[in-house]
Amino acid sequence: MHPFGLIALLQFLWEHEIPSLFVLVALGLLLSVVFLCYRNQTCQDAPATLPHFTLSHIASFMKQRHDFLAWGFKVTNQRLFQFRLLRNNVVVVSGEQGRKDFFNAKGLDIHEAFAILTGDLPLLYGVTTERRRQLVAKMYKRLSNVQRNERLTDLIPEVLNDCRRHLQSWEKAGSLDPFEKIYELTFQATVRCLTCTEIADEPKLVARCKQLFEQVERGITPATVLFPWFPSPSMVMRARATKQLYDIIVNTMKVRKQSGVPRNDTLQIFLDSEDELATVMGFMMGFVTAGSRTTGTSASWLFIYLGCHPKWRHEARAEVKKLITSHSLETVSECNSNSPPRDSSSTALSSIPLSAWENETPVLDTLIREAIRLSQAYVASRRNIGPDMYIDGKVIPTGALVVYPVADVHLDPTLYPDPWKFDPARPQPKCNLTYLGWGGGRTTCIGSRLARLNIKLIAALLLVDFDFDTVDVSGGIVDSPPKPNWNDPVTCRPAQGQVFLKYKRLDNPEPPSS
Ligand code: HEM
Repeated sequence: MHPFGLIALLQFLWEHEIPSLFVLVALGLLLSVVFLCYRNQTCQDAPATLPHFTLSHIASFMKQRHDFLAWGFKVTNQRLFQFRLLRNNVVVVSGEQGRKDFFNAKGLDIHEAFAILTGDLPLLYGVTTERRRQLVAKMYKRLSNVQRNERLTDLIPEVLNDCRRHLQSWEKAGSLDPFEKIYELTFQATVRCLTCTEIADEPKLVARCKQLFEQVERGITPATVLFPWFPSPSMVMRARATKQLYDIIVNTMKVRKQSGVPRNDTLQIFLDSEDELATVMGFMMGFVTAGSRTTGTSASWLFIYLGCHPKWRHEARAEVKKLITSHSLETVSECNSNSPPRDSSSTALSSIPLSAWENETPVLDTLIREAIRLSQAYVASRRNIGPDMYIDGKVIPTGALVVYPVADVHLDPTLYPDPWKFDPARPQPKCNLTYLGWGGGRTTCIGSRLARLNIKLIAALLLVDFDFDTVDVSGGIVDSPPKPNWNDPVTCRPAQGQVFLKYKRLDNPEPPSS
């Protein structure tokens, strides 16, 4: 009790005649928090508990997650430790055995953990959990439809054309914030691939959706996670933005159905399959949020690193030019008269087949892999849906949240010497589960094919049409990239204003070298 100064508080309330009902409610809440916070595991096999529990553990987990988890391992000097996130017990895992157990465990559920950590309303077991499982299964099936060869082949020219349109709005030369402008490109690409033509074709509507998605994202705060039932201002903002996105999507569906004209897009896949609205909404809201951010962050960092490393920039550009030379010339001549002008790089890139984008870009693949290792500060999260289980010899009770910070491998100097260095040529560790950029074990990214393709298309267009350097706020060339901030798990963005891309449009792009 001491840390809360309960006696002093009571005295203050008494002296100031604060209404007694209010006092009772407040005390009730306070005591429940204290009870939940001090209810520790006493079993011998339980993971170590963080010392000196204070509410600041919760605040640090929510706001400074990377530093907090590193601190937890240090003070407990254990590979696993636990703490309380109010009503949830959280077990934090590290080390080789823990990693294997975590990623291969059957009873650990990603969706339930995700729901808790994004502040969804608590689940009613057997009712909402089962319904969620069915919805998720349907959404995943549709995502695999979107990533079929034929659909991805159709998407290549569409995404390139969207990017070209965006890039035309850039000045001939200037300086830009990659976390805004590169993210804009990936957002447009994600909307094109995962929603519908009516939205993707309308730049103003895309910009509006981007704003609303950002509000939904900002609406996930410590308050919404800790008190999902409480209508905090951020919760209200999130609900309002979600409703507006819902209206946009529902309206588009209505107009499409009324027109009776089918389109070649993701919405049509849902309409043709007569999927229920909840599946369409879950898919579009969930995957656009998750897909655009992860793709945007990876692409933004890829460009920061390319801007700092002329050698890699030149190698990547040479690879793209080689692709154009090998694949595009014969097909460009077959284009019909509706195609964009022949000299446009997006036209040349459009005629490169999907298989070449996927199998003939070893340099881009390596660059993306290394950029993701350094810029995806994710903490894999699961909930033990039962029964009790063991990870690295420690018991994980049913209902516990279990988290594994990927920093444990991606920043481990024994696996990746000089781990903060961007070094695409570094030898890759051979052991299983030592690269988790796309997940591992039972949970791997099911949008990775789309994400990789979009990053490559955007990178190719920028490499062919622009030259760029990474600069600081005063325009000085930065040759050693800033350190990603792993406490910002969404973008890893360094301190505001620290990094920009200075770019110049190549008016006469060199003809591809033969
Ligand atoms: C560069 C972009 C991306 C990166 C780096 C990335 C990374 C990851 C990682 C590391 C996981 C595993 C998470 C865990 O173990 O807790 C994951 C899972 C997932 N990703 Fe991605 N992702 C990307 C893009 C996308 C896109 C574009 C989509 C959807 C269109 C998507 C959909 C998913 C889904 C649905 C899962 C969960 C899979 C499951 O339940 O088994 N991701 N992703």
